[in-house]
Amino acid sequence: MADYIAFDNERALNYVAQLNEFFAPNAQLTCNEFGDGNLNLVFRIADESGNSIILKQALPYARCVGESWPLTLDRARIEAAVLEKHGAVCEPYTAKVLHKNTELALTILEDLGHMAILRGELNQATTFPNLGSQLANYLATTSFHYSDFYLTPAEKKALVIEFTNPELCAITEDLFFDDPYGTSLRNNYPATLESEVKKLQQNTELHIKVAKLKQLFLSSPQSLLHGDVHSGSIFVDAQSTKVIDPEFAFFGPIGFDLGSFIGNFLLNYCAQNARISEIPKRRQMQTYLLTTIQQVINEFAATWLSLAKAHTRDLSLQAPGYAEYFVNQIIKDALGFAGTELVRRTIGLAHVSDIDGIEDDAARLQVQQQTLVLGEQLVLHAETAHDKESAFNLIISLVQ
Ligand SMILES: Nc1ncnc2c1ncn2[C@@H]1O[C@H](COP(=O)(O)OP(=O)(O)O)[C@@H](O)[C@H]1O
Ligand SMILES: CSC[C@H]1O[C@H](OP(=O)(O)O)[C@H](O)[C@@H]1O
Repeated sequence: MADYIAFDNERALNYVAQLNEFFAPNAQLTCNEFGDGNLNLVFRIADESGNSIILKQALPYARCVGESWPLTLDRARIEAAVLEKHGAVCEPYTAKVLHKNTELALTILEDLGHMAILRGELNQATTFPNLGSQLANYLATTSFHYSDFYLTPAEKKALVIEFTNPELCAITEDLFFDDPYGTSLRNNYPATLESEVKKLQQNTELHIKVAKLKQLFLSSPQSLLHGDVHSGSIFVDAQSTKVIDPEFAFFGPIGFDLGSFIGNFLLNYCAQNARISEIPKRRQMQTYLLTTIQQVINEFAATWLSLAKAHTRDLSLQAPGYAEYFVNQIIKDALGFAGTELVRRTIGLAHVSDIDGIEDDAARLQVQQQTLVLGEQLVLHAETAHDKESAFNLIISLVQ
């Protein structure tokens, strides 16, 4: 990328000003870089009356590690294009792209600063009654419209090429399926967790189940996934939900997105054991988390089936009962992927503040022990879940 340069506040501001598109010509603009994610720069550019936009720019390396971890700038192209593709079929719940520049690896987005990132809100035990339904709608609508049920084979194959994302997929392949089950230097957990980690790493049955999940991830281009649906990729407020940050997008197994979401809700469920000391309050929060998981599974299935009934274009896939079979497989896959999310967020490179934000070492360790076992058990038993009811029952039996 000959014309690429990483922005600072001044460059980001000047870039936006010269576009002459978002602010009045004489506006007094300010710019502040405030990204807190693992990979990119995020600037807010605002005028004196509070109008603002977000400029997100990829760095040629992973921000959280530094220049020693080079990373393709192409992720910015993929992120912006996926937001547009997902927005085209699910506009209300997808962050809006206002401008993109592939050479500079940047995207300008609507500023969602009036909303809040879900992870921080869950950590404060704030609940969102519309979230389950809206996220289920996002997951079902986007995954249906970019699947073989809806696209022609030629359209699908062209999109698979457009959204081939080898470098970012390799990160997921390493962090989800390899590192935690071996002795990667990237793994990160306290010495006090060593005996539990050793046990997990020596479980040969678990290795086979993880291998099956990795194979699914590698070789199942079912639909255009978001690729990283964790609670840091979702903005919420009392009314609405907006999904951001699909730079890990690719054509993969639909259960991966659903499973990432379930895994993050279960991480928060376990963390609440240390976060909320008052038992009735804790139960209330944990009930909300479980009810939302159940709602997402149920409404995902219902929306997918109704879309399949009304809009399946492929003749063979219209066979009575096939969509039901397909959705049950997605849910089964999702439970396995949820398990890998729990394990990798506990002992792998990238942690979550739900757990790391617990100040007391002993309380944090107890949560880590729980998330590790819960993740392991989900991976081991996911295949026993043959429909949405048995999937939810499995989750309940493992958290109690
Ligand atoms: N459209 C947006 N509106 C407001 N804030 C945003 C927006 N997109 C990102 N952010 C802020 O920037 C942070 C990092 O963004 P994210 O897309 O997750 O970056 P990364 O790709 O580095 O993980 C988010 O946690 C959020 O605080
Ligand atoms: C070195 S990337 C680690 C981790 O970070 C990503 O999340 P985000 O960019 O949203 O913070 C993704 O989950 C990766 O697995």
